[in-house]
Amino acid sequence: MGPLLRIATAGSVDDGKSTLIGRLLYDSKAFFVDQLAAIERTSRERGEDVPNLALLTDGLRAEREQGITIDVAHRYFATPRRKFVIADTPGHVQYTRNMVTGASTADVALILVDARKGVLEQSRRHAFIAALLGIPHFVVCVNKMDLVGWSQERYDEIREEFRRFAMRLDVPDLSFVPMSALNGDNVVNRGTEAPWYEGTSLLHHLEEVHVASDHNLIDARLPVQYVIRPHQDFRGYAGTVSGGVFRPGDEVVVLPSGFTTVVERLWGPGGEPVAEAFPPQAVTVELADHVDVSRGDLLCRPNNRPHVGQDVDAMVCWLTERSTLKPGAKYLVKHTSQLVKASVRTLDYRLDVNTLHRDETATGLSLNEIGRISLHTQTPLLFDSYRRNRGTGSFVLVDEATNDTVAAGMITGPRVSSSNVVWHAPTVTREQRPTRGLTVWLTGLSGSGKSTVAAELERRLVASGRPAYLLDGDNLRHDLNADLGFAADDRAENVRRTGAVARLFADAGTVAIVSLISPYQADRDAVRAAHEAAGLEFVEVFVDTPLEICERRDPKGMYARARAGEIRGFTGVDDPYEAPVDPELVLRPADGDPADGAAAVLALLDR
Ligand SMILES: Nc1ncnc2c1ncn2[C@@H]1O[C@H](COP(=O)(O)OS(=O)(=O)O)[C@@H](OP(=O)(O)O)[C@H]1O
Ligand SMILES: Nc1ncnc2c1ncn2[C@@H]1O[C@H](COP(=O)(O)OP(=O)(O)O)[C@@H](O)[C@H]1O
Repeated sequence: MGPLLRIATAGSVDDGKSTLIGRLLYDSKAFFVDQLAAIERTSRERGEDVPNLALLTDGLRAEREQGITIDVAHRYFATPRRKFVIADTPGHVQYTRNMVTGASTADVALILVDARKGVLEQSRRHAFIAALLGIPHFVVCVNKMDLVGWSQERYDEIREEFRRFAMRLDVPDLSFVPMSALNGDNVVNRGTEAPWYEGTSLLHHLEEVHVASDHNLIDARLPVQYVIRPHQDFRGYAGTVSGGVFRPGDEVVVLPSGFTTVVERLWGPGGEPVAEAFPPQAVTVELADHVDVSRGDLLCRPNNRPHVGQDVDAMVCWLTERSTLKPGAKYLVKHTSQLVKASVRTLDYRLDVNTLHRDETATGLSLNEIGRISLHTQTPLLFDSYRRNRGTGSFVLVDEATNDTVAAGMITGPRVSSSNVVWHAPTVTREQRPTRGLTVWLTGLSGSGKSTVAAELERRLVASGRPAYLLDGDNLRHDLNADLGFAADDRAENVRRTGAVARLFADAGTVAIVSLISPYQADRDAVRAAHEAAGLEFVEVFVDTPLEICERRDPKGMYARARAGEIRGFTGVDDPYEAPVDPELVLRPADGDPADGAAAVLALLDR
């Protein structure tokens, strides 16, 4: 049997969530027989011929944990192929916090959409939170298909709309299933109503989802929860592995002390010796040397350590109605096995999860609101970003006075800039410099000819005595942007940083020529706005070569690899490219010489 699959559901009551869960349990015959009999009786009494499966899941259990009510019901069921646990969280709008607490360890997010209503704010909100929580697999259940006559057109429309939204989130795996939870089509059994649908039923999909590789098996991390010392001769350190693999013989370093030693033996939860331990296993480690290790310390590899620091940036979701988050307030941070005093330094913005708009004027966060903060801790935290490690990247904030859990947090990284840093006005003004700079920004698909045109442009400018410098995306990804991948937010950061460097060049009097796919309009607009705010000119050039041509050229063989499934999320293949809405110049180098492209840009600059 495969590993246990943790499922989080999202969607409002009206979308049919209870019915869907009921149907999963009912058709897979995974619940108690007396429960079934009771439901059939009640349904008959109500004159319904289809058993009302919502009765199975109604009345969610309320759990009280440190002052907050979390309505999360855990339902276990199994098929011959796999065991499942569903964290059922009420979908009502104010229940964001339930989702945050119920879904933080989930492998799969089930997002319900009513086929008649389409992708509502609610679905977007849940998808956003599920992505923020790092849930790696999304299944969008397009429910109530029977009420739209199993229209393929409607299904495709919803799929397209959702896909467009999800592209801005970091969702590694996204699937869609058209269904009728009420009638049971495509939930457990494959229905016959939609011959155009070539996929499997939801349950079959859930049985097949591959989760073993979702855990971070690269960065070895063991936060020490307990020091076990039953007698003089044994000293063990117990905790839950939150990343990587530990084996006897491995060299490890103890943080924060920095002592290096070797794993002598590993013991499983039942006290049995084990040959290796990986997430999320509980393990006790015996070390070769008698180094000083205490609760809250962390074991990792000497050449792969977490961040150590007192200033972190994090996304937080506020979980209580009894108070609001305010910059300057003090809390306890519960992070791995540590409890540390901390204060909120800044609230950078509050996020509207429906529109993804960042409100930088926000002064606080109240119940269910999400925002980005910077946090200063009294002693250093040993942390990773949440994207890299859900264990060492998450924390909760506790109100010291009431002991209430007030927020759930996801670390985005070490604090980038600090409010203690002051801006120094330049002593040499732009007017005093011998040349005027600006930024020429070439955007387009891979292989469209950006670099070729950019290189020619640089050559011509320099030959004519004008300082110019080419900032090539590929090259920058070797150092400045070496830590970034190709998820939407990494691309955004890539564009932001490159834009910042271009601004410096332009400010210094050089023509900064940028060659970057930069697929999102919003990211390019942000760079333009930053230039305008600094009084610098920004020229957006769209290198508009059709995908077919780029793919035929395939200068680096990337398209072939993307088509073969070796590269995922490749722009133009399975990742979006948003063409510029209003660029200063459009080049169609497909039908010309690269030199013509450069000449066209030069002509524009001369104007
Ligand atoms: N998933 C995915 N999507 C797009 N491109 C990918 C990807 N993986 C690697 N590459 C190679 O990286 C080059 C694009 O990097 P950029 O920094 O310009 O991209 S972006 O602006 O951040 O989108 C691009 O090179 P160019 O062909 O020079 O554009 C690709 O060869
Ligand atoms: N008119 C043209 N302008 C630019 N490149 C062209 C043109 N015609 C053919 N090419 C070829 O297309 C390829 C574009 O690759 P490159 O400039 O690296 O693209 P990008 O930087 O956009 O990924 C090069 O091999 C280039 O020689």
